[in-house]
Amino acid sequence: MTASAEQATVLQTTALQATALQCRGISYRYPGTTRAALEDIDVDTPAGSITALVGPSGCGKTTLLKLVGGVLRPNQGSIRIGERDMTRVPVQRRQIGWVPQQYALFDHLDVKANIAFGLRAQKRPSAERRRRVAELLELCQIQDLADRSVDDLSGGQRQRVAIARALAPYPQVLLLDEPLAALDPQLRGRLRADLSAMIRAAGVTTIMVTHDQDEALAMSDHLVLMNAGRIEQSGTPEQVWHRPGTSWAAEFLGGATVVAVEDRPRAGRVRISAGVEIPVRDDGGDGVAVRALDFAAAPASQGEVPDVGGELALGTVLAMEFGGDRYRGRVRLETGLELPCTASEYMEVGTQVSVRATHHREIPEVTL
Ligand SMILES: Nc1ncnc2c1ncn2[C@@H]1O[C@H](COP(=O)(O)OP(=O)(O)OP(=O)(O)O)[C@@H](O)[C@H]1O
Repeated sequence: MTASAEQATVLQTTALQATALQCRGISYRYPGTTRAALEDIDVDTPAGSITALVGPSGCGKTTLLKLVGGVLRPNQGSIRIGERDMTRVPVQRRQIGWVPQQYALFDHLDVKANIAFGLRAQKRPSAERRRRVAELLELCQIQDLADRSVDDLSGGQRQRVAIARALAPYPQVLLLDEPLAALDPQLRGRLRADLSAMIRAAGVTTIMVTHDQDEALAMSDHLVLMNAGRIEQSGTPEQVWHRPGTSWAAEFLGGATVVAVEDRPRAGRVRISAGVEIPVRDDGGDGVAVRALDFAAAPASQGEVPDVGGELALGTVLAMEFGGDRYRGRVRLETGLELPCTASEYMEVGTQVSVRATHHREIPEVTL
């Protein structure tokens, strides 16, 4: 049986009644500070979905997690889990599963006892505890670690135990604070899919904080982009990526470059510089959010003659680095406009290049 088929089988026996989470008009200021850490936050997470909170350091992600978890109380606004208003309900009565950044496992207990910890606190009978621990060992694919001391585990194994421990007491909401940050980059990539499979099999509404945009895009159903204590934009990862609502959102998520529109020669096309016309969504705005894959640069000496008003423009390489499948860089066009680009070969800074729009997608428009 495959891992996901096994997890689906476990789900049939452990399925929780997933509940939605709703934050309305949440504001919070830390005592003794003058600026609010969060202002007027609305978040809706459908039952059983994964929501990722992303944004620059200090934007309020952890504060929001703590408010949902009940560690802090909002100055304004409400938090509902399912039908219940939880705004004033203390942390121990919220039925929240919390996985902190470093997992905080109990080193003096073995894996089984770590997983059973919350069930003991709930005073569940021992037969039920044993059954639930067995379910979680299976769900998280750690049956062979059951009797091991948590001291002996690898980072990836510790992470699975932490998830199992958080899920064991039937939480209504699972909160993950940088769930993969403690692991090395290769392991993170592999565990990402496993982690979302575990969460989805458990059917629990989940909010995770992450600095890793790839992780947020890959794992979440709903992405909340935060900026300076407010929500800049939210939606599915595809919506936020393909249709950034603001210049800031475009630049933060995936590092788009926002450039001004010079002219609109016809519907679905804008000119951003002499010789550079690009396909756009026509959704309004005086700027466009371009990414490296929207432009291809090649050495000008390869015989492509710039055709001003057509498809090519001349420029100079400002930066170039290897990005795996392609080189990625920046060029300055003769008009002075700087654009990100890809290239199929390495070119030194200062190389004269011709730049072509790749036309592979409709580029989103934003307000400058
Ligand atoms: N205990 C505290 N007392 C006072 N101010 C705090 C406290 N904790 C956080 N802050 C402030 O609240 C704001 C939001 O902090 P928070 O930790 O929620 O941000 P974050 O987005 O999680 O950042 P990071 O990504 O760096 O963890 C910041 O301006 C921070 O300095």
